[in-house]
Amino acid sequence: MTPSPALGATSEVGALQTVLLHRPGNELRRLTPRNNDQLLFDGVPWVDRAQDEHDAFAAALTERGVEVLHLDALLTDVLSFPSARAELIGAAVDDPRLGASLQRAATRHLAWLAPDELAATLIGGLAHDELRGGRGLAYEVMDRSDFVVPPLPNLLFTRDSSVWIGDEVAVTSLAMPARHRESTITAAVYTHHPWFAGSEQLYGADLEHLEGGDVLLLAPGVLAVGVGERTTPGGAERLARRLFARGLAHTVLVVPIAQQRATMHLDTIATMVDVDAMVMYPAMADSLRAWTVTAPDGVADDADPVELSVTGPRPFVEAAAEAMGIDKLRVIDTGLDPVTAEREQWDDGNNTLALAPRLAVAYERNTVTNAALEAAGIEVVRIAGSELGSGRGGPRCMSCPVARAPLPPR
Ligand SMILES: NC(=O)NCCC[C@H](N)C(=O)O
Repeated sequence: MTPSPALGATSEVGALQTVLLHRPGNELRRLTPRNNDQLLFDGVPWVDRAQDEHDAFAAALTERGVEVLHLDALLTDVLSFPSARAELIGAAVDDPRLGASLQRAATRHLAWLAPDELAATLIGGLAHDELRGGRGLAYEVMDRSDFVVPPLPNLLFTRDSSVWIGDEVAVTSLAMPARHRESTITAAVYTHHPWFAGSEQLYGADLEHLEGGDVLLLAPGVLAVGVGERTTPGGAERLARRLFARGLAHTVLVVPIAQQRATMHLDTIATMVDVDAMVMYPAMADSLRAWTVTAPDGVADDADPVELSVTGPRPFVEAAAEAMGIDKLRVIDTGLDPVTAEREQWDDGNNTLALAPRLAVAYERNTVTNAALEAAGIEVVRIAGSELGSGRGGPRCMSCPVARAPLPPR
């Protein structure tokens, strides 16, 4: 691993320098038709093919000069530190289903594992028949298909469990029970890994729900935060207060989105592809509204009783353009035919990862959206996602930018 560059990001489209990915592993092999809904997958992926697709995604990034960090490798590194081991083993067994005896047995089992085995188990889970040693009531009564430590198949979507804003990282608070433990892993990596030494944490897993897929860095100092199935208004407010207090933003647009699976995060509806352009689901482009939240002078921290200035709601594209200081936010539609648009939105056509202004990674299957992007002057790096997409996430969901170059002044 090379020495860390200046960490952080102030936009969605500044040249991507370093990104955090997670190559899917055995955690995907745990998915069955009985547990896939609870584990937030829409099917049972072919794991080898998903890994090939992910390798091609990572290669597309490295070929273009992006440094790829792998979350499981960073986790393995920190699991050689006793404090990180204790935190993560504690989080893995902190589950009211288990009871004291099984918690003790699981702790003992995990404590014996070498760092790489422990990392694999924390991510891949511990099945009923894999537990060594002691038992207890809960173990005996548990269904044989239940997990002592559930797997984390959604760790693939590194976007959601942390987000860099300016030079600080927000470890998020994930709403769905199947994903709660993911941010204990990102928190441990950012806290203990020497690569991130000195970086400040802006948010925490114990706070109001906030997921990285809902956070868009529209321009330096300007964020949009979707609130819906995952991020709560309280999470958006807490984040805004912290950003204002630390001088990391001057405006936060709070954007309500429908509380349904197809639109679980704001980045399933719209992502930035240029300094002034977004690809957006047309069925929502006109209805998306935003509350504009700004900082009165003197917000000191999130406990500060100072009222934030809140105006709106008004059309998102207008509010965004004003906050970004541009005449117009260009909107590229995911297809004018409503059925195609709905299909391509579902298949993460809007969920692009910008590598630089006018250069974005997208799933190849969304042919109409990709053609619209190219017609609008965006170069599209196409990747396969037939298996990866069964978790309902695209290139943006599968990546957490850790370092992006600042945009040149306009
Ligand atoms: N930002 C994103 O939209 N991430 C995709 C998350 C998919 C995952 N299966 C979930 O339901 O949370």
